[in-house]
Amino acid sequence: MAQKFSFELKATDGRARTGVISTPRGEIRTPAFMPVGTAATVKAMMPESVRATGADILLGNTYHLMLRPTAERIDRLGGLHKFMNWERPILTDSGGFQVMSLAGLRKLTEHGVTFKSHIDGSKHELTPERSMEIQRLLGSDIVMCFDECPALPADRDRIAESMRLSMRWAERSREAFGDRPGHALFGIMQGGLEQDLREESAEALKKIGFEGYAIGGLAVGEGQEAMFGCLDYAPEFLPVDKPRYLMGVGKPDDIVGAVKRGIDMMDCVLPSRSGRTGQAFTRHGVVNIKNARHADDPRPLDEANSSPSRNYSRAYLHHVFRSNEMIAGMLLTWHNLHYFQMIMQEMRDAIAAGSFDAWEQEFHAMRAQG
Ligand SMILES: CNc1nc2cc3c(cc2[nH]1)N=C(N)NC3
Repeated sequence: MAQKFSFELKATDGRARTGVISTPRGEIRTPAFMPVGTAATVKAMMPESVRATGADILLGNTYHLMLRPTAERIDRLGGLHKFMNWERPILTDSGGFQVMSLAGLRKLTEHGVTFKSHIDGSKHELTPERSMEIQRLLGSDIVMCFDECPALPADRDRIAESMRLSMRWAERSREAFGDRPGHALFGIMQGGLEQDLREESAEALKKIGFEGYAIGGLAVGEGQEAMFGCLDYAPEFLPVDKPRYLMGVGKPDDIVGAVKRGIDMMDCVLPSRSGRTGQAFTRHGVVNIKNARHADDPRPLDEANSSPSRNYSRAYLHHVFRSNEMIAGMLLTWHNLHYFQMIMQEMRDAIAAGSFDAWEQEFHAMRAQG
């Protein structure tokens, strides 16, 4: 196992790249999709099943774990890896986005954010320093800077002011992170859909220096066209030799479009959340398994014989969803996470072979067939 954190680019095809991030807890093949394990579990999944889908790394959340069971308790119990029985890399988000999207009654100052827990209304504070401490107590391998995520809609002045605050917080995050060989701190680029603000943010982050760079402030309802418009320039503002992480993305076609535009890492609740609600992702598009048309369909969801759902008919999946059986969400989550990892593997192979464009055309054609 590597003793330090490093990123090696293996091949590029147009703006798309494939490579390997080496960490003391294992390698991460890029482009990589990270299943979301918000409260120390990828919902409805055993960790060994998450690994079996092909995931090299998963995501945890500072916000949720600081509220329950607290970072101090997880530290006393040996850290997040041991606590949730996942010994491979973990990336933890820093809390900024979750405070904006989940917590009640935020008070924002230069110092940080105070908020009320969405669980029990108790009062809490997050600052760059406290977020770094929590992520250190959790033992995460990739730590995210503490940033301010502006509530939308927001005008350009608000976006600019928020981005500049986040850059000052990035400086404080770097300072508080300290010297932790084998662990990485990622900066988060902000700036909304304003190209000049995105460039200003990237310049500020590069001046501080990080082991990887995230693009934040997207996948917040702007829509795919606007997101791709930003990705038509933003990734190239970042260092070519460091991982680029697009936060919160996305649907399969968002993921393909982001990889095409130079993104190396992504995370999204979609495959697991939609799995629990009966939405199955397949190469021919989405199957809403609760729909009556599946009641007598003997076929599996996907012809891929590697799919964990290959031994179950659509009729069976329809039945267990209609009967509200626990296995329903488990099977569809497992299926969806495997499907997402399958397209990541196919893209890594296509980029390495210089055939990404052909693969992308096939990807869209199969979905058009339905
Ligand atoms: C689901 N969309 C989404 N956009 C995000 C954007 C950010 C994030 C998480 C996100 N999730 N975490 C941050 N710390 N900052 C930016």
